[in-house]
Amino acid sequence: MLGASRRVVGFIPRRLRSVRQLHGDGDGDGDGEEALRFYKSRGQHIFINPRILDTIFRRSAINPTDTVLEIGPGTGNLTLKLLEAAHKVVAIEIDHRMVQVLEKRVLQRGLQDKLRVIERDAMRAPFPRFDLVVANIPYRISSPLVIKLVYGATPFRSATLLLQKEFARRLLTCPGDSGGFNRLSANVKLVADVELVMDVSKRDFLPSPKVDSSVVIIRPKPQIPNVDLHEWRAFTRTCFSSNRNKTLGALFKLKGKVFELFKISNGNDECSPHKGDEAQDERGLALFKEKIIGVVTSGGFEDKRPAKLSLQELLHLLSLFNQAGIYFNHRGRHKIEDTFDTDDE
Ligand SMILES: C[S@@+](CC[C@H](N)C(=O)[O-])C[C@H]1O[C@@H](n2cnc3c(N)ncnc32)[C@H](O)[C@@H]1O
Repeated sequence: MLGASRRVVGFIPRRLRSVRQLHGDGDGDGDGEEALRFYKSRGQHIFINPRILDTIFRRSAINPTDTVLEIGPGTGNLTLKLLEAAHKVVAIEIDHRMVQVLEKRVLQRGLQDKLRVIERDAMRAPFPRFDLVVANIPYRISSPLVIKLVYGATPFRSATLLLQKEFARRLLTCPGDSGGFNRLSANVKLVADVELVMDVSKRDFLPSPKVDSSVVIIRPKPQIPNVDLHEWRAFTRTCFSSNRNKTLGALFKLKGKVFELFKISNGNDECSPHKGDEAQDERGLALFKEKIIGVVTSGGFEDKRPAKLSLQELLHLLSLFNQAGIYFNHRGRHKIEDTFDTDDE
């Protein structure tokens, strides 16, 4: 529902005295101009460079039949452009004040029938069906959001995203690159291709963030390797944990890892080597550790580090583990795809 515009008072950045000034399009209140307080904690940096907005819009290649998903529309600078080209825009915005400004601007242009606003945390809201994502997202949720998109249930054509530059580099990096190939890089690369469109200066936002940004386009791959994706994500979590600089030989000898895989592979969360017959459990654990080391060495992975392995090598190692009856995901429980708000990807 479209709410009436309300004066919002608070801190006004020195360079930004009103929503009218922010948009430069006379969308202020008329009698009184609104002043919005922008919260860093919510990543509220409004994008103000029309030339780059045009590039984002053009490179998104929106068809008139498309439903576009926008995460964090803010005051609507990008939304207004999307609405003109798309069949429908679904905008997910957490901040009620932003929703009010957005809806008012959309109403002024008579585009309200094309807009659906979901006033929620994008990480908690189920996504509706969509064809494309185009968004300047809050950087704090970049990682879980990208994973929620590329591992989510909705097939889509592409996601054009404005991201923190360092984060964008991780999506573009290859194993062994200085860009820091990590779990996120591996997980995204498995299922999507990522293209760098352009770098964007921090001066193109109000208020300016501390970091520069980049625009990337993420395109889900038409074909992905034949692997259980829950198992894959659990496997990469183990490989790229805080011990990711260890060799795989050293990593898979860690007592905590062996015990965790022992429990998962035996399909029992509760099982502990210290319950029941202790001696038998300890023997079982020791044998299991030998099995793990056997897999790592037989594949020639002992001296390799996860961040240097290609996707094919990682997939090969996972298949060797699984063939040996060693699993990384609790099958049937704690399905990893249900938890997109992890901070380790
Ligand atoms: C970087 S601003 C982008 C604003 C606008 N799209 C633009 O380009 O000017 C991010 C927006 O995301 C909203 N936001 C922050 N966290 C969010 C979340 N978890 N879910 C949905 N929206 C969120 C903020 O309130 C803010 O409006």
